[in-house]
Amino acid sequence: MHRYTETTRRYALHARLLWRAAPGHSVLNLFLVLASAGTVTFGIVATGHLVGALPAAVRAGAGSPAAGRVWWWLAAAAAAYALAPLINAGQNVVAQVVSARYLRLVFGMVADVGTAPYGIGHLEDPELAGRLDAVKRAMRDWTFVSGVEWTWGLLATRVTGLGSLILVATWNWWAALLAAGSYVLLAKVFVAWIGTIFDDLLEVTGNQRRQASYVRDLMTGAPAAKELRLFGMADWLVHRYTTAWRDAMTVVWRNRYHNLRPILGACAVMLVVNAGVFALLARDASAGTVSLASLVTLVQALLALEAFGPLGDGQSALARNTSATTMLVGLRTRLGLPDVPPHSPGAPGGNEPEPLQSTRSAAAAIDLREVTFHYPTRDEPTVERLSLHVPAGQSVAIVGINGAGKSTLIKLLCGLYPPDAGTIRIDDGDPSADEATRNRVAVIFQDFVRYHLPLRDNVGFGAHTRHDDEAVLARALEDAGGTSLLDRVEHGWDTVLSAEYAEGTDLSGGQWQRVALARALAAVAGGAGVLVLDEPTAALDVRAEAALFDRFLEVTRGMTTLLVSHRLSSVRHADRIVVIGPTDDPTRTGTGIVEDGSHEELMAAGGAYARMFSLQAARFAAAGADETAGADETAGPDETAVERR
Ligand SMILES: Nc1ncnc2c1ncn2[C@@H]1O[C@H](COP(=O)(O)OP(=O)(O)OP(=O)(O)O)[C@@H](O)[C@H]1O
Repeated sequence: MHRYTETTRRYALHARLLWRAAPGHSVLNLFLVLASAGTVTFGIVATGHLVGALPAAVRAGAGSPAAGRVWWWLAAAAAAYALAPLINAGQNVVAQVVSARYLRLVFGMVADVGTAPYGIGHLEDPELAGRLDAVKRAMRDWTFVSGVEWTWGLLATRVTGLGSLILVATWNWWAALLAAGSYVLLAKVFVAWIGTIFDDLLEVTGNQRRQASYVRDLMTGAPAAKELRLFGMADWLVHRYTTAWRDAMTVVWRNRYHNLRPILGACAVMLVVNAGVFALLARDASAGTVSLASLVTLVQALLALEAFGPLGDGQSALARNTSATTMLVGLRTRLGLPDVPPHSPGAPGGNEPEPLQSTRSAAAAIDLREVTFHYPTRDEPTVERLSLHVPAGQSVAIVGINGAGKSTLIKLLCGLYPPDAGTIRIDDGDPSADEATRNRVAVIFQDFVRYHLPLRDNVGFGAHTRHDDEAVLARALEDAGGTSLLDRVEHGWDTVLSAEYAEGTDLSGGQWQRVALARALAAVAGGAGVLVLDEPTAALDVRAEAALFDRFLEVTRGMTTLLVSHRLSSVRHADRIVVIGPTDDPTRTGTGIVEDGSHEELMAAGGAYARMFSLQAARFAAAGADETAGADETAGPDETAVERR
């Protein structure tokens, strides 16, 4: 029963989406649907009258009033049958407009799920990510848009069926209701069955199918092509793909056959009822209570009641579409977004991008108090009761072993995750709750994005409102040590940084890092008061990284800066070095602050930092390099990083 009310709920949602996407065109199409249905029903009636008038016309001969009636009905039927395709054509044109706007609306709704919540925790929730991926895949399938276009055809068919129902009811109302009801029953059972299949495809198998697709993409894409050949992985991947796909589809196949019984039952009911109704009509016709004209009309009308039944591909496409939109709306409500956006796309107040506000660019203070955080997929906290105050204008290096939580700390600082306990403040603002505060922090992460967009955007994205100010961008690129890059790319700021585009170009790892650094520096002009580099310099050699960090500290003097690196020599010139990791406190499992001070202070203290710094310097010296560089880029990060005190 729930399944049948669910179908009604889905159609109601579909109607709301159409209305929100294109209200005017939807009304126009509804009008055309009614006109089309009226024309077809009139065609049936006119044909019936035409056949009914023929015997009298034959008897009375040409030129008689009876023959005149035949001509009249012939003209009426012809007009109806000629008009119907014209109306349908018009309706198809309008349907295209509605579909285009509908797609725009729904794609916007999907984008909201990804971007509207500022934090990124929801995108890392495997269950939610699996569903979102399933919705995106469903929307890319051609049936999604054809489901929208079919809406009007299906509606027209149903309304035409209504006309036929009225015609049959003029002969025998209960027979009409019985016949139509048997088709309705079949349609309901069919839609529920097909809806379950599509839900299974989306929900039950979302993650498994995602895995199968991932393996398929590995086999066919460029990124894994080298390893795939070198390690001879092809056969293994084919096997993995087929088993993952089969496992994913088993649920669907099982449900498909198990749920067939109600459909067979509904088919049997429909056949028996229709046989009975036709028998009744035959009895009335032979008894003379139904004229020849009425018989012709009623037979056509009874056959046309099929319009209330399952409507093939169109109905399947619509079921698939509504299954995906229902899941999408479920995701939106789960994230606290309105189920359907309050405005049509492009309408005033609709989802036009809001201009980002330029804010102060003075250095900001950072204050973390007793911050505890654990990832939803983990039981233990990653950061526990960590307190850190960074006064405005100070440069701080955050160092620690692999997995100590350095990046997590930075993500908390940007508000990408809200802490479980404690407070994080940038000046007085909470970055997880306040957009203006978030705009005060500019970060370049280890895995920064290489945008396949012009150089201008790659740098300018950091600068918010000053995105198009070439002087700002040029200054940022210069400060990042990337001025020569501008001379090397053929179309200057407009060069697309991807070889996949005509006249575009790719960059080396080091060049990309300078572009990313320039993006962070451009953010100062856009209002950032805290600059963070979370190891975006891994592709640079040790000297280049040290030089770049020194330069960064120089050009950002007076700004609040945080530097994260494994190479202790690279960050030695920061005002202050904070070592994070597991603490000696047995009541804590998460990361806390282990050491805190300037390079000189920590070296003098002779703790973990001093030991690891000396070790790195010694290794580097042993490798024959300049000792003053003081770090070993050849050692693994675990070896070179700061150990627990
Ligand atoms: N999205 C996530 N979901 C679950 N656990 C995570 C997630 N991101 C990081 N972790 C875990 O949290 C811990 C801290 O990770 P984090 O990336 O902050 O460390 P890090 O100090 O920056 O490491 P590295 O020096 O290797 O970059 C690690 O144990 C890591 O496996």
